[in-house]
Amino acid sequence: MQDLTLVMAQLDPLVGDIAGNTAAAIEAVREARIEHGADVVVFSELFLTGYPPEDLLLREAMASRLDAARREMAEKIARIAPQTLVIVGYPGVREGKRYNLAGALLAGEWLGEYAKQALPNYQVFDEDRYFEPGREPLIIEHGGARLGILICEDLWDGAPVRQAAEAGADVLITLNASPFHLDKPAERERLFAGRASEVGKPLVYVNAIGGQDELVFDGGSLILDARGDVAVRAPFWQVGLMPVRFVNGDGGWQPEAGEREPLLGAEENLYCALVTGLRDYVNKSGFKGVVMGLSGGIDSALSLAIAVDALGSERVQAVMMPYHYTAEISQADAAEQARLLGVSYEVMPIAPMVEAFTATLAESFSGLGADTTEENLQSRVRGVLLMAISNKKGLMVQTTGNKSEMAVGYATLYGDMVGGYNALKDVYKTWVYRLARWRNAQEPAIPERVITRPPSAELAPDQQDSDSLPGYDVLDAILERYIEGDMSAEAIIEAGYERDDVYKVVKLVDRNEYKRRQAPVGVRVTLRGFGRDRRYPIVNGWQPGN
Ligand SMILES: Nc1ncnc2c1ncn2[C@@H]1O[C@H](COP(=O)(O)OP(=O)(O)OC[C@H]2O[C@@H]([n+]3cccc(C(=O)O)c3)[C@H](O)[C@@H]2O)[C@@H](O)[C@H]1O
Ligand SMILES: Nc1ncnc2c1ncn2[C@@H]1O[C@H](COP(=O)(O)OP(=O)(O)OP(=O)(O)O)[C@@H](O)[C@H]1O
Ligand SMILES: NC(=O)CC[C@H](N)C(=O)O
Repeated sequence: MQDLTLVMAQLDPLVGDIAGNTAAAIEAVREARIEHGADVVVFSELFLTGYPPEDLLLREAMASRLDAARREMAEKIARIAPQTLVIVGYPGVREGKRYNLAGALLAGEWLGEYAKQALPNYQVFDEDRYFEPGREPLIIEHGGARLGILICEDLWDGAPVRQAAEAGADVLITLNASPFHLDKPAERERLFAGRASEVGKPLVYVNAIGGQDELVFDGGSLILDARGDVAVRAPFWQVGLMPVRFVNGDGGWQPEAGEREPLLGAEENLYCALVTGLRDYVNKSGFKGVVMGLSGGIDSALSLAIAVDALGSERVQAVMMPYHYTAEISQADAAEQARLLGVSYEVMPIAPMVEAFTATLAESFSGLGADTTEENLQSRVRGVLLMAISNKKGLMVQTTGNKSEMAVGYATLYGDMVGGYNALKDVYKTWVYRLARWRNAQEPAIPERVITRPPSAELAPDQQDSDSLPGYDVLDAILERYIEGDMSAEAIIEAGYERDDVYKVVKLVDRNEYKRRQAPVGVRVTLRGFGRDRRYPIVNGWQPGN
């Protein structure tokens, strides 16, 4: 009976670092051969450049760097694993056209290249901008098995899957860079089960891991049998090499059932996405750590827990910057959380700076009453202090504005929006509470009172967020329908929401596009994050309604 050991390389390439990714690929093949006796090693989509390489693809040096990388792989792998077939993703210009490729390498020879046929060009994907679609299937025979190679969207599209099966594939091998959003893991499995069972072939699905700007890849690589049942599910949010044995029996080539890591619950999955996104942004950008304002409120409290889980407490600095409106309990809770998580904690009162600004502006503002100008000054002073700490200590400023606030512009430009990365950017306020409770249930990280007290920006006496906006349950429900659901204001009203609330909220969303364009990037975790996923004009005369 024939058998074949296939290793799924679920790794975290660094976009643009072709030399580093190539070295990682060679090392993974060496380990896969020595530890697991790999006959085949499969990497994720565009592994040698990382995904998505965006306009790096247009750099002239891209082709020569990739040629050198492929030469190095061929030479070194021929020595360390001459019997192992390697399938790896990279871009390439062939006869004047650029393709998203998967190359098959054996014993120093590149046996063939598959060009991705279905190019995603929606949501966060832009592949039509860079690639031409391929037309042909590629079947590589190895160890008696005919392996049909496919790349990510090919699987979602379906036609290339049927084409590979018709071309005689025994096993479908897919290289993927499939970004996470909350419903994605279950959605993938439903779709892939249909594809495998439709053509009656087992399917290998290798996904990437790690954060890349606003995208985050969750791994969870899979092997499905010819009926579409999951035979192996790799861990989520962890790099690793996963071996699977295929056996050629009466029913053709089939995978042996192995480890099936559980699908994660929504809170855990989301929390892992935020931790991974922040950790990779900070580490891949070379920061020593992060600094952030800790207010005693829920957003900065959850952000601090995420930062500590991502980087370790020794790489996180929290700063409490009290002003006249900062409650005693805010200061006590901030200090308590810093102690609980073991982070460096400083208190920097901002009154002297706010007063200096106010005095300088006094003449210019004479006769004008107090308004948000004064509130924003507090927020901006805090931003200046955090950026000074960032400059001096090499720590990136982590911002904390959640999706509900970013949607309605409830944040100060050059104030609390100052910073490099925002883990909560795509997390609605109602989810901030859910995540805080979930995190505390694992191990206490946030003082209970921070979760139970009513939210306030503490920029004016006795201020509460609910003074100017509908409660967060209603606000988030409207936002979700408007942003993710693309519903009109009238349709949201028909769905049962107050006309005044709906119009207030959608007008704020439309009016604050300018703020979001200047906001730090953050992890995308919903079907429609602010960023490349939602592109609205800043200057526009569209009237909400239908
Ligand atoms: N279309 C446009 N394109 C470019 N720039 C535009 C613009 N419209 C206004 N601007 C500029 O933006 C300024 C207004 O923005 P900005 O200075 O930020 O100020 P603004 O949005 O007026 O005020 C900030 C709001 O956020 C709330 N806040 C602040 C801080 C924290 C929290 C919280 O709870 O987390 C809430 C605060 O209570 C207030 O309602 C204008 O003065 C103008 O300079
Ligand atoms: N007294 C403070 N000390 C330190 N940082 C502060 C303080 N007040 C506000 N900040 C920073 O500005 C961010 C926005 O704060 P603000 O309290 O205005 O709004 P929020 O959305 O309710 O946030 P939070 O729930 O963290 O308080 C905070 O998350 C924090 O990073
Ligand atoms: N890289 C890709 O082709 C990804 C597209 C695919 N639909 C996904 O999100 O998984």
